[in-house]
Amino acid sequence: MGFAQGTALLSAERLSFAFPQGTPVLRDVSLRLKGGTSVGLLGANGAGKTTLLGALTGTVRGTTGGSVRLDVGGLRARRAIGFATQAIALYPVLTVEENVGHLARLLLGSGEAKAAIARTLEEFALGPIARTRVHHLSGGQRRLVHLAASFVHAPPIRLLDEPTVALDFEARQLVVRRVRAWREEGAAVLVTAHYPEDIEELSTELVLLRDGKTRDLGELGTVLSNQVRTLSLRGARPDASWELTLATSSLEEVRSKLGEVPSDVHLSELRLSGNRLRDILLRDPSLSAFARESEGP
Ligand SMILES: Nc1ncnc2c1ncn2[C@@H]1O[C@H](COP(=O)(O)OP(=O)(O)OP(=O)(O)O)[C@@H](O)[C@H]1O
Repeated sequence: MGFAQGTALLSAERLSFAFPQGTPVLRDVSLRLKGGTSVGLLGANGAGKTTLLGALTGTVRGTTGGSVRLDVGGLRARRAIGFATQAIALYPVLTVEENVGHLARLLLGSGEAKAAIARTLEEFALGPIARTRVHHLSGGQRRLVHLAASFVHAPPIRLLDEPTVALDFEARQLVVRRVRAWREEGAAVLVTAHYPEDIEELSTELVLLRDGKTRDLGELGTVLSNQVRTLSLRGARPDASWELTLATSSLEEVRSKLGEVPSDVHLSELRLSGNRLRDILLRDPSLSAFARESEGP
């Protein structure tokens, strides 16, 4: 892609935004999208994630403050940024190939378009439906075509607003693989999603949007390693279940934590009292609990 990994391709400084006659949605947003990384944007419903993507691309109308800077070797914004909006934008009466081709010709010109169309159809596994009109496709297929068309010009900056909506497992995995490949090619990615599992699979760094401000939470791995593991013991009796939280999964800690369970619920006594131990489950840390805490009131 020609940009050094880790270089900020897009930098927003103290970005603010208010809809006409509306209350401010963004107050003080600072954000860096670096080549080779993928930022997962977390935030509750209505926090302003879609508005932020609109403000970064200049596609929402309202009052904007602060600055958005691109560092993409002089590429114009429409070549440099691909934005897969939350709302699907396709021509229903045109085929998949015609939709992808239309954008390719607009953004690249007819010289480069042919190769870009072929590459995009292949990357998104759209060959079998290339000649199908969009109005004959399922919701998930339309989402995939929308994503493919949005990035047909191979832009170095890629914004994805809820890209996994309506996708089945296979299509979702395809999107996860594509985002990883883009990162490896040096693109800077920003993605919003409602499910922490999606953010976990699609991002390398996390940013939280709350009260109109962004908070850089750092690398996904670091955020996760700071989360606790949970050890659940479930007995056959409904009143015989316990949850312990662990900072690590080391056996030593499990042993010492088990010592904290009151003696009347020790494993040996469970068996003695005829209460079979149904399962012992060690859950790895996940973003779910963290997201619930971060997005809470
Ligand atoms: N066109 C508009 N005019 C006025 N207010 C709007 C408009 N679009 C969105 N808003 C308001 O701006 C706020 C942020 O909305 P936005 O859609 O950016 O949130 P979001 O974080 O993307 O939410 P979700 O997770 O539900 O998609 C909300 O309070 C919403 O009601």
